[in-house]
Amino acid sequence: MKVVTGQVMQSMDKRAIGEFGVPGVALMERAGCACADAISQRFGDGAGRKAVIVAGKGNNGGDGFVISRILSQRGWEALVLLLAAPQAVTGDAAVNLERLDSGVVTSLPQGLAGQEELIKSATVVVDALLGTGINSEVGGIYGEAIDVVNACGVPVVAVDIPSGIDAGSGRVLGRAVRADLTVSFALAKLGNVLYPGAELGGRLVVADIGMPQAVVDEAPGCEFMDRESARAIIRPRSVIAHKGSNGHCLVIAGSVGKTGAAAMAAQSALRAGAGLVSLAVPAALNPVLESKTTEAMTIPIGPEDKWHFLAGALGELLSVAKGKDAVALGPGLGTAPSTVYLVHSLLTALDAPLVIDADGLNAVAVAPELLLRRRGRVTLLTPHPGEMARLMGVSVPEVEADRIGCARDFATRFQVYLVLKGARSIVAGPDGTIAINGSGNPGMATGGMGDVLTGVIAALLGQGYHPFAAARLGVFLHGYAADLMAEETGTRGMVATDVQEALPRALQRLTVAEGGAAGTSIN
Ligand SMILES: NC(=O)C1=CN([C@@H]2O[C@H](COP(=O)(O)OP(=O)(O)OC[C@H]3O[C@@H](n4cnc5c(N)ncnc54)[C@H](O)[C@@H]3O)[C@@H](O)[C@H]2O)[C@H](O)CC1
Ligand SMILES: [K+]
Repeated sequence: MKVVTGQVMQSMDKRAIGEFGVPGVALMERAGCACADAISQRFGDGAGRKAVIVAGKGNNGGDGFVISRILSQRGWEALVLLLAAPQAVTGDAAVNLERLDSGVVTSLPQGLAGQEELIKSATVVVDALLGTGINSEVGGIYGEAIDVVNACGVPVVAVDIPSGIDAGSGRVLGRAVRADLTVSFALAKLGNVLYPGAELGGRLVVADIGMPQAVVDEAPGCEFMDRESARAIIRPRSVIAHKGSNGHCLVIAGSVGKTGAAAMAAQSALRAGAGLVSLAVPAALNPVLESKTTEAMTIPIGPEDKWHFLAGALGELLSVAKGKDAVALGPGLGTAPSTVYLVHSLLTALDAPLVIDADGLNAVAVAPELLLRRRGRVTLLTPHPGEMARLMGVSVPEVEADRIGCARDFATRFQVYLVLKGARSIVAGPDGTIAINGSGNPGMATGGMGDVLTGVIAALLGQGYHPFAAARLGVFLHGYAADLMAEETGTRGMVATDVQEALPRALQRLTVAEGGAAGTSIN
């Protein structure tokens, strides 16, 4: 699903009206109608139902006027509380205001004070205060109105986006409405899918309002990864596939106390469909990983009494990396200085597509400019906000304040693919293309989840997926496996190996006609 900023949506409106001759009132009519339909579907129609529509003076309010008219036709009492003088309403919104019976509209330029009881008596409150036109922090009568709506205890339906949410980022601009349902128009806005806006919007419906297809297709936006987008990426496997055709991944991982990270990355690569996985570990840890893993082949590296990688392991690792289809570097490596040095050497020397996570990223953060020495070879980083902050030399709140901007900035500056983890993981490509992941749940906020993701992405790279596809499909699959687990067991107590073991089921649910007819292309 494509998502756009509020500004892009506003220019889409202009294009539809100016270039394609779609009247603005027609767009507004369909927008209001889509909201009314969603309300009717949820609450039914007919006498005894009361909608209170809290409307601003812009086109978001205009949609509210249409909703009032349509619900009235369906037997509702549909009252509009307009936070402005009627003369302040202009354009298409004014056309629709004039079409309402005067008894339905109460003009309240001083604010909602005194209307609390009326609002509490409603079946549904419609939030048509502010949409994509919001341009500053919300205060004054709009801020007070938002507080009244949030305190009313009645189901709230937001028109386009909850009032107070920045459509370009999902940020709360001072105060924002908390809705049960949001009906967004033509395309979802970033603010509908990014937190905290996504949570404040409740269930999201995106309604077709007759925006010309060319306008939709040509609008600059980013991909929101849902099941459909994942299915579009995933490729069928050939019935004559063999382990050699499904990619051989090398996982370079582990230090004392962190063998689990190495095991999970390796096992998750297998669960995501890697044909073969070799797991290179410091030699002293080999007996542990020999018994911890079954299908992965372990390779002891360095002196037998060493529990972490030394700088001198470079030659051995380069020779085991030869011919591998993807390399995962980082899970549980530790931060010993000689290991950090080794990561730096590997960065410039490894040819295979490389996924770097965890302590691998901490080593990169010491000298990120080394990434530029990979010169065209594929590099994919999977930082969480703390690692992203270290990579960029900024604070975690700075990363959280602009997750898309940070991911895009680093990916383009260092010519890497990057997954910035967290609720709604951001995927950025070296050309600045962005995707937002829609799967996952709070059960994933537990140790080891990153190791699983690293294994998944390495497996997809090893199977020959384009790095941007591997990153998008990888984050979606990882979150989707966790969602399937959550359906069964809830989110509390979920652990990373649960997600690892749910990966095949997630893949199976996303795969259409797996193992199709003979002759399908080999991955
Ligand atoms: N294709 C579509 O998506 C369609 C969307 N429609 C609806 O139109 C709104 C956008 O309308 P617009 O008039 O541009 O802006 P708003 O109604 O969101 O509000 C603008 C109005 O409010 C003032 N304002 C801005 N910020 C604040 C603030 N912080 N506090 C108080 N007032 C503020 C501003 O000065 C303006 O006067 C979109 O969301 C849809 O709901 C159309 O129906 C057509 C199709
Ligand atoms: K709104």
